[in-house]
Amino acid sequence: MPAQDVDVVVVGMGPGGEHVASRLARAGLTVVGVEARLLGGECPYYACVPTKMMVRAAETLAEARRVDGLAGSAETRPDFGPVAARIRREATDDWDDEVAVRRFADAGGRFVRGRGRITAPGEATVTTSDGEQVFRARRAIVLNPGTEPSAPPVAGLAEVPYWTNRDAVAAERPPESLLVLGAGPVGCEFAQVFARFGSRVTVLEVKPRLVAAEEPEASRILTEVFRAEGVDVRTGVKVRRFDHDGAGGGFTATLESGEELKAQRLLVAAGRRTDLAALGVGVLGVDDQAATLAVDERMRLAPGVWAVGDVTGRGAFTHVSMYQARIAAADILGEGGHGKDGDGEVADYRAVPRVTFTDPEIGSVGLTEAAARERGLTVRTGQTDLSTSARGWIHRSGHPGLVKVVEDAERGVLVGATVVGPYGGEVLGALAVAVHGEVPTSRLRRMMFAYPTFHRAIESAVDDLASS
Ligand SMILES: Cc1cc2nc3c(=O)[nH]c(=O)nc-3n(C[C@H](O)[C@H](O)[C@H](O)COP(=O)(O)OP(=O)(O)OC[C@H]3O[C@@H](n4cnc5c(N)ncnc54)[C@H](O)[C@@H]3O)c2cc1C
Ligand SMILES: NC(=O)c1ccc[n+]([C@@H]2O[C@H](COP(=O)([O-])OP(=O)(O)OC[C@H]3O[C@@H](n4cnc5c(N)ncnc54)[C@H](O)[C@@H]3O)[C@@H](O)[C@H]2O)c1
Repeated sequence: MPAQDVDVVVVGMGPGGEHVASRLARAGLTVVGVEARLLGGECPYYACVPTKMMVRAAETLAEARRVDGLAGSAETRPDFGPVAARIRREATDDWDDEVAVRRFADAGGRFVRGRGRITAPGEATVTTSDGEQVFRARRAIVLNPGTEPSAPPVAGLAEVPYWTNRDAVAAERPPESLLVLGAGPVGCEFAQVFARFGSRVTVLEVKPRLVAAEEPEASRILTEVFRAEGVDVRTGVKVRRFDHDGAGGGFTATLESGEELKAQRLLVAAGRRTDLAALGVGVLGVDDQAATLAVDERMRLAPGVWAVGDVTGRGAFTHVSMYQARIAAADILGEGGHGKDGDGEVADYRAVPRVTFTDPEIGSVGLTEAAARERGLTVRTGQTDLSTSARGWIHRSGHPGLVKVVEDAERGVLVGATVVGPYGGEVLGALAVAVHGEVPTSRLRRMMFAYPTFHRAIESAVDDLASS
């Protein structure tokens, strides 16, 4: 089949790819959007949206269990049915992307379902169920392939029918018992959800703490909450091998210590992987054995090629992908903007916010204390216990938490902050503005914080800076 000339080819239609493709199509360019699975990517079908529906349901159970001692008594009879139905009907349309495909067509784009790769500079080849289509992109190729769940090299793991996030969001009922391998955000969110719906959950983490990328104080609080809710937290453990008894006996994890742990299901949440060689970036002279694509501040990878999203390694979050997509689209369109050199917006990662939607939520922005020290900054930190703040005390149950701020003491501005607690991700908003806007801490200290809100604890944390 002869090559087809178009303006833009977008390979991978995750949140960032969809955003760039739609924006460019609406601007009048001829855009082909290529997606191997579902248009919209991981976030709406297997990640953010369905997991947050699970989290929302699980937190209502937890709140109901807090009625005792505050408002009488309440009995809960957990039923996962409404959660599974909501994910199937409202979130994913039964894992059907027809609505998204129509939305893209309405924006003026052309959708091709298939697997794309770069086959020459300015050329992308798509393998579809009907064969191959070759596109020559006059203006741009944009890569947004996202990541796949990865499986660590543990003996036996490749042979057992473990779950990834994609299976877990499609669960019709909670497993009786669940082993979770990996305690990053994915493992922790699922562990708490299923435990609250009655699963006996064991978390196995090789690092010494849960959510190890976050402040150690956050890990400590989460560990205490998990254990109080009956989750068996095993940190600093190595699994020697996994076995599965096909006759219904379930999974066995044998630890290095020789201890055997059994469960009906195994969820592997041990990180993500990319496959740059399959994307064909080698023909551009880009290292295709690397884990991520090193793009510049306008998401440019090579002449005529941009990349956005998790594959760039700048934070595996939907909001990062969408932010990068906005910058890439403006760059492709040659739009001027408010960038530092007046030549279009450039990416700034100083204030990347992240929220792990456990209860308590762990919201953070910018650098942790350890990361700030690694950068050689003169660091001062301030902290306050949320449970002893006025609002935390009033809240009483479900109130463990803290606010921690990290200051570059030489410049007198916050470079990072963490909020653990009820609505921690929302309270974080104020601190994200402070880090993004480089608001002097002296000025934050003179600000008023409404009484008695959770965010008022920011004042105590900022005051505490002086004493460290
Ligand atoms: C369980 C879970 C929960 C999460 N929760 C949150 C959350 O609450 N908040 C948050 O901000 N982030 C969350 N994330 C992360 C979030 O899902 C990703 O950061 C987000 O999806 C952005 O990814 P992306 O734009 O890089 O592409 P993705 O969403 O990964 O999509 C990439 C798409 O490209 C397609 N593709 C890949 N290669 C090709 C190819 N060669 N040809 C054609 N198509 C291809 C894939 O099929 C995929 O659909 C979560 C992740 C997981 C796993
Ligand atoms: N709320 C959110 O925004 C949200 C939620 C989920 C995921 N995400 C994004 O998705 C990305 C992937 O999340 P994730 O939790 O899968 O990955 P992760 O890399 O954050 O965590 C994986 C964990 O698995 C552990 N691990 C790896 N091999 C192991 C082994 N053999 N035994 C025991 N533990 C092992 C690692 O030490 C690590 O703690 C994250 O970087 C995050 O940005 C975001």
